[in-house]
Amino acid sequence: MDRVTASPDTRAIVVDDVSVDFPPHGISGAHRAVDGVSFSVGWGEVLGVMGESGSGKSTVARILAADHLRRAGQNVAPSIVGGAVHVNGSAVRSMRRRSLPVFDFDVAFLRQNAADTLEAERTVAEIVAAPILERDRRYDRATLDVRVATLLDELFLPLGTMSAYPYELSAGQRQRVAIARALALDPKVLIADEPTAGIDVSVRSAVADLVERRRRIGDFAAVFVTHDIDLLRAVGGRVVALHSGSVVGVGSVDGLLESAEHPYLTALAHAVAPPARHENREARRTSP
Ligand SMILES: Nc1ncnc2c1ncn2[C@@H]1O[C@H](COP(=O)(O)OP(=O)(O)OP(=O)(O)O)[C@@H](O)[C@H]1O
Repeated sequence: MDRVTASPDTRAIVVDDVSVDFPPHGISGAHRAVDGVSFSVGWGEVLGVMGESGSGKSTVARILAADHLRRAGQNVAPSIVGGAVHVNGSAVRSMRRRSLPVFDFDVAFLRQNAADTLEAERTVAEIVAAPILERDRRYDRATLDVRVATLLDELFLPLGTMSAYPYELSAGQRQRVAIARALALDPKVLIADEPTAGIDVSVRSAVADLVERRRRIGDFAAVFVTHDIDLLRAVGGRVVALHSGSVVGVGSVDGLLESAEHPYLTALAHAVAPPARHENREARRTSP
């Protein structure tokens, strides 16, 4: 199991013995979604988080992005009831809502189903540029256009997409627009919940490649919550496996599948193709 050895300041993310509850609501009682989870992510590292449905992956992602502090309509917010979470040097458990704008400047959150949350009345260019203009209304328009075009290009979206509205795009294209929006401010930390949902196999490698580019430049770290074993293989690095809110394994994705450390991993190993047969090589070969 991954032990937290470094101080919070020297790692991009430190999660130390964290437990998270959903408070009682309606006829449901309080529910422990994350139970004593520890892991850390170094600068220059991309960590995968996998686990079956309901294992606590999205809750971990929400906590890392300080999403529990945001107003979310009727949605019940999770609460950190034990342990400590540091992201980019911020102590998330004791953070106040008023600190979110500063926190969000460096920490981007691609939430689950982000493709469905694109503003319907805005063009793709307006959607991707929005986080930049929210920071600086007077941002130079020509520079902004180049920035948006570059991001879309990185995600294999044609330039013509800039003037399109979300409803004119496929689900996979909308997801790529959501990824571009998450990267618009050049975040130091990216928390991505199911980033490749709906994305075609042929462009999955684009997501791995853009993360790899940022990783190599340094001062960047990411957490990918995903069911997508091929994405985890393409990204490389360590993966944390969750089951019922607890960590049941840490290692490379194929190391974990081979380890059979937990019945969940054994079942998964039987369900997925071995690395030699996965299509990622194909995708990499066809990517520009
Ligand atoms: N708003 C909520 N209110 C109460 N319980 C919740 C809420 N959201 C999630 N849970 C519960 O917390 C646990 C962890 O859920 P979570 O969404 O983090 O799992 P997950 O691994 O991301 O699942 P999936 O892969 O289906 O997205 C589950 O038992 C879930 O039912």
